[in-house]
Amino acid sequence: KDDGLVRTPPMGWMAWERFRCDVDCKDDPENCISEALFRDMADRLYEDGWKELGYEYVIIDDCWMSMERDKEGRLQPDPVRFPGGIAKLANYVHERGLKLGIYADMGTFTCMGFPGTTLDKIQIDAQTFASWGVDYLKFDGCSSNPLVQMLGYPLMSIALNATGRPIVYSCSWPAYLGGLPPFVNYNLMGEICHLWRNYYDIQDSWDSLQAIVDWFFNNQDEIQPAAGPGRWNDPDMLIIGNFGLSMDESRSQMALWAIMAAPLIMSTDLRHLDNGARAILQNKVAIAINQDPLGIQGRRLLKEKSRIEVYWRPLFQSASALVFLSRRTDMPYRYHTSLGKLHYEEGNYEAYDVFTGTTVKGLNSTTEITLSINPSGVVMWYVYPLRKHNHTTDTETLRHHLRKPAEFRFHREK
Ligand SMILES: OC[C@@H]1[C@H](O)[C@H](O)[C@@H](O)CN1C(=S)Nc1ccc(F)cc1
Repeated sequence: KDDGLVRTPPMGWMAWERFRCDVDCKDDPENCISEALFRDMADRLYEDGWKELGYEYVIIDDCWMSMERDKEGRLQPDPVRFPGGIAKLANYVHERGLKLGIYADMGTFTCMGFPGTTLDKIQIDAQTFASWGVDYLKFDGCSSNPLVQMLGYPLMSIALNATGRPIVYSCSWPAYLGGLPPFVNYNLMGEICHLWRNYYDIQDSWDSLQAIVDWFFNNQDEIQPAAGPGRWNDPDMLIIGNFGLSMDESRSQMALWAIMAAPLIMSTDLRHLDNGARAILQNKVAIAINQDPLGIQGRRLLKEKSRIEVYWRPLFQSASALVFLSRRTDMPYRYHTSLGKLHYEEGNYEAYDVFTGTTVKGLNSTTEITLSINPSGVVMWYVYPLRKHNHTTDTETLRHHLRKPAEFRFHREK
């Protein structure tokens, strides 16, 4: 959507993957879906340096609602778990310079059986959210069908515009249509939504993460061109800080979400986050790559027999992000490479290693480099040409070159 919102991928925190539909505030008050949980996370984003890094949206997911709409037919929060109401929670979040997201479902019920937004309720629900001061809507697609969705998702886009309040619109629509043309028209998606879920939900495991990554890059010819400022593919939440990923696997998710220009929406307990996970989520260079102003989504260039994969994203001012990902589960792998002809630029480069902070100097297209990559891990570089030029490479040129992947030379283990 070209209304000035999310010109770079949204960043923030969302309840679902970590906290699911835990509504038992009697026996599990710390973790149940309640106003206290979202206030706690707003406090953490504000006090622990997340806001300054760009993490600004606090997003409520399923299970926030009362089972009944009010007498005017409006959605209302569960009165026990959200006694102050959503408007008050939005105010709490806004006082900390953050933004509030909420969840609804285009259909009879939400995925967990709470009241859905049927076609006749789209207008009133958009108005309700705007009146509460909501800044972001995740619109799910359970308990409906392709016809209703084809009407409802555009109608909600129009209804949100009509409120006069800037509200980021996240659509689950493609994911319910299988995520690929001809059932999904990504040009249309970019007109209607600011971001969209393409594929299955992420679960707390390396297997789930790999399945999502493989789907996105196996289908990159259809998916990658759809992305740009104000229109983002959404491979789902960051699960870094939870129980399923090792530190190497966590670095891999952060690196790949940076290449994909994916929303950086955490779903973990910011009140109890280990330092390794925090360092990965707060890595300034990975965030800068993700938030690159060109908004060009990266691509997978190579899947090697050695089970090393190479990913590349062109960045502002002829820089590049390069990710070498190991799919191996056996042992660290020493990998020899050279930059080859990066994009279309000749000359000397430097590579900043995003997770170690070291710099590789004096690189040019023939310099031979040896990397040691851990199993399920990554080496991620921010590569920049030494010839400082102030002209910015126009996006179209870059998009053109993206289809012609850079030539890299790779050498097998000596
Ligand atoms: O209930 C909401 C939950 C989260 O919002 C996810 O991000 C959405 O993609 C949908 N969703 C869930 S669990 N959806 C769902 C997942 C599997 C299934 F068999 C039936 C519904």
